[in-house]
Amino acid sequence: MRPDAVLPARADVIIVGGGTAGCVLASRLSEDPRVSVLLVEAGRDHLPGHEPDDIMDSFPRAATPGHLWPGLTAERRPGQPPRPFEQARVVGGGSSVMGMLAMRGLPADYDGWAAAGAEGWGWADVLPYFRRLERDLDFGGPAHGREGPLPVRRHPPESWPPFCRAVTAAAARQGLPLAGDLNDDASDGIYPVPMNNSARHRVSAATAYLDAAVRTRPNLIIAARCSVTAIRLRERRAVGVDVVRDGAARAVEAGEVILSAGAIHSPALLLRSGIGPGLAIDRPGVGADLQNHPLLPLSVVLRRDAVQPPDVRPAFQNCLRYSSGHPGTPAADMFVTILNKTGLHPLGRRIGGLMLAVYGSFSRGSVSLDPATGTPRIGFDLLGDERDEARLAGAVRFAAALLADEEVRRTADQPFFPINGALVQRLSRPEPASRIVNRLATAMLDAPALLRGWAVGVAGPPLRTLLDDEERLHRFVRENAVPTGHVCGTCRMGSDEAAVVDGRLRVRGVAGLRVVDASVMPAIVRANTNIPVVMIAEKAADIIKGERT
Ligand SMILES: Cc1cc2nc3c(=O)[nH]c(=O)nc-3n(C[C@H](O)[C@H](O)[C@H](O)COP(=O)(O)OP(=O)(O)OC[C@H]3O[C@@H](n4cnc5c(N)ncnc54)[C@H](O)[C@@H]3O)c2cc1C
Repeated sequence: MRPDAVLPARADVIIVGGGTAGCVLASRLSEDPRVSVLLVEAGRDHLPGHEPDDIMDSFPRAATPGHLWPGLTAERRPGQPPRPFEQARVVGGGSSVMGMLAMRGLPADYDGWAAAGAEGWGWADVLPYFRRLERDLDFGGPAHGREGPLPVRRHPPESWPPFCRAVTAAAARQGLPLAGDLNDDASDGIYPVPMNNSARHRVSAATAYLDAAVRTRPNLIIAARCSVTAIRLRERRAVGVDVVRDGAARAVEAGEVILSAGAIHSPALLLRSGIGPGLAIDRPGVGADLQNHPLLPLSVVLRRDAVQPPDVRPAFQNCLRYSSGHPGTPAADMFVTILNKTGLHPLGRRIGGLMLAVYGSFSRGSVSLDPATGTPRIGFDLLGDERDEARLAGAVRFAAALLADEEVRRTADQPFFPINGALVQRLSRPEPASRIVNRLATAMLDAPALLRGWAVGVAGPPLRTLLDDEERLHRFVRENAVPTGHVCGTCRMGSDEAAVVDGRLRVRGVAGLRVVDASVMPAIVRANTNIPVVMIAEKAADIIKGERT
């Protein structure tokens, strides 16, 4: 199959967006040779075996302009200037650029979905699909799958590098023991990070679900570099899509249209097609309820003998889940990724860190359309819910206690917040000038304490400067929390009036139209969102196939 296949005049099913969900759906729905499937993706396609090195690397370095939506920005908090926001534009979508953490979330997340009106999406309903999608290389038993397209593997604790090991020991002293299977244990503790890759290579939804054999199916067309501009509606039925490729517009008819354009672009497409609050088809929930995990990266300078061995490429080895205990919040609501390296360059090997995040977050923002350009306008209102702000500020104190542990201090010191983004980016660029600055900065890490402290201070404020003043800490957290790529909730599933799709993922009030991607999540899960989206698409494929028989 050619990446830039010719667009047909009609398909039984048109899937808009070849990201995580789109790849899964295209693969599963085209298993039935009687059904013609057209997968339309705005970004590039890469044939199996011809994917670029940056996408395939097991150290995530693909979130670069060539694989992202150009010009996309988001307002983190009301009043802050919009800043660039990363969303994938390439076949595989987020799964081609993401960090590769492979988490399911907790049973209570999905039971919460069902209780909120997402009928058929409780834990017992979704577990079979989590099993179906994976090939867990470490754990078996009733919780796990052994035959699925996506490998899930972990680095065993014996192989963890020094900083990761020291934080593990410190956490144990604080009552957070070493545990095993993050995907089948809801307790607080330190876990090996489940990863969605092989030792050297990423496994995206594209490589796993659209392999060479699937691509030979005559009933599947993958049309890359094609942007869908609107859904064609006849009365209250979706009958096709308008597509633009290389500036030329085309209409393609469909028996059914499935939006899998992600939590930013799926609501934007509905709004552009006249489906949304106060529009021709009035659906108040379209673009509302945008959720995400607020995150605050904290860096440390690793001692020379604590760097990660050069032959261990991935950055993610272990992680920590704990319960904040803040009033009105669920258990296991906080997540900390422990990094023994932050880049492939010399400086990145000497800087480790703790990525502090609220995973049981409550704040909600929205996606609307910019009236001037028609492009998505994203407002997160990160930490808008005071419980999120309080818990992220609490995470800073929690991290300070871990980093003060004697054993941790023997591996790393000088904790600081790397908020000087321009500098951090400059130090990571591959050009010769940046490489020289990078080497100089690395040399500074072994300079006398005063000079070293100064060098670190250029990158961002030291942790200790925030601990004496609670108000200052909160202000800092408010101003510097960043959104992750875990956007969801903007075409929420449910049974109430504001819900956009029902439990079968059909857009309420429009025939022949579904949304299947991260936007249908009724509430964000306590996990990175890629594997939950694969689960959603696997289950959706079963629902759709069931309707055809
Ligand atoms: C930088 C980054 C790091 C992440 N790290 C992790 C991680 O480590 N672990 C994890 O579990 N999750 C991670 N995520 C989140 C995860 O990638 C997403 O939850 C998941 O990919 C969402 O899948 P989706 O199908 O909803 O949307 P996407 O995968 O974003 O797919 C949407 C697709 O639709 C296409 N599209 C959009 N509009 C149109 C249009 N009009 N016409 C045609 N095509 C269109 C896009 O180009 C894109 O390919 C990360 C995300 C990002 C951005």
